[in-house]
Amino acid sequence: MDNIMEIKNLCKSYREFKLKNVNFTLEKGYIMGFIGPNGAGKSTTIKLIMNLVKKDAGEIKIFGMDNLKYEKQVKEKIGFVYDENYYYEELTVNEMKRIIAPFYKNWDNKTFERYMNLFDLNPKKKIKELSKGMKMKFSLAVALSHKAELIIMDEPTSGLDPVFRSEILEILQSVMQDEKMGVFFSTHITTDLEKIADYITFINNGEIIFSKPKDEIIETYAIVKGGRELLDRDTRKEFLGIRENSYGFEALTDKPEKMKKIFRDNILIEKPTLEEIMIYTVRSGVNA
Ligand SMILES: Nc1ncnc2c1ncn2[C@@H]1O[C@H](COP(=O)(O)OP(=O)(O)OP(=O)(O)O)[C@@H](O)[C@H]1O
Repeated sequence: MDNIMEIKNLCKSYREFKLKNVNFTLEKGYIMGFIGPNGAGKSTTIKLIMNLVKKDAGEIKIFGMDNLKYEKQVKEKIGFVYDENYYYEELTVNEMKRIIAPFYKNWDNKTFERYMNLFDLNPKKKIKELSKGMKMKFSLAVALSHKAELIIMDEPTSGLDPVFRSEILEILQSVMQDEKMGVFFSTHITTDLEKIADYITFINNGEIIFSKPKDEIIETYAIVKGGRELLDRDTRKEFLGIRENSYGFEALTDKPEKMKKIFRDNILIEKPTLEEIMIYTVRSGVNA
């Protein structure tokens, strides 16, 4: 097994928030989506990986190297993509590139030019004249031009229109076909993950709820629909979260087979979306 990123028992405390024993692993060749509600700890985890904030405890290994001990080597291998990169707004794209490139041992100008063309970015435009989506593309072009083997993105598609979003997702997918790299990205847009993620890591209130292959998650969970008369004190306990209206209920379960036995053909069982899994879990306050 080729682990690109291994996070073990990572902890960080702020005055009113705790990241608690975060554990997950990303293997080479896969895209991992990082989801969770506002304030769940996604950006904090990413900042810890990038050593932008100091951890309290735990271990972060990138390509087997400790992210603090081997910070320089680790950062050569990571392409960090986010829209508020530390770019100088008054410089043009090309001027900015000339500043960035020397920091990377593996910088390849031809690759940069290829992506500038592919992304339809004008090198003469000033950074401040770029839209959010264009900045994201520039950031991605930089990451790909220094031959990053792990792309980390903090909400890369938020605030982008659907056309731009699917363009970014397609770019990532096509890059993954050519290169054996890993992608880790946080997002609120779960449908993006349904399209391209292989693994989903779900964080809620500073704790990892699950970090699993997407297909396994969709197989594990189910949405149960039925009449309200089926709900009593005992049956309610069987669900991870319930939504009721005057007609009936919808609930999330991670034991669809057991539900079939209890309710027989009085219920409908459907495959959940990632969004449904997230909403029911967050509302019920479950930390499984
Ligand atoms: N420097 C800081 N000092 C104190 N508290 C902080 C600091 N940075 C983040 N927090 C708190 O940590 C919690 C987690 O924030 P974080 O930005 O990691 O969440 P997130 O999952 O990325 O949320 P969002 O989806 O809204 O971006 C929040 O309650 C936030 O207020």
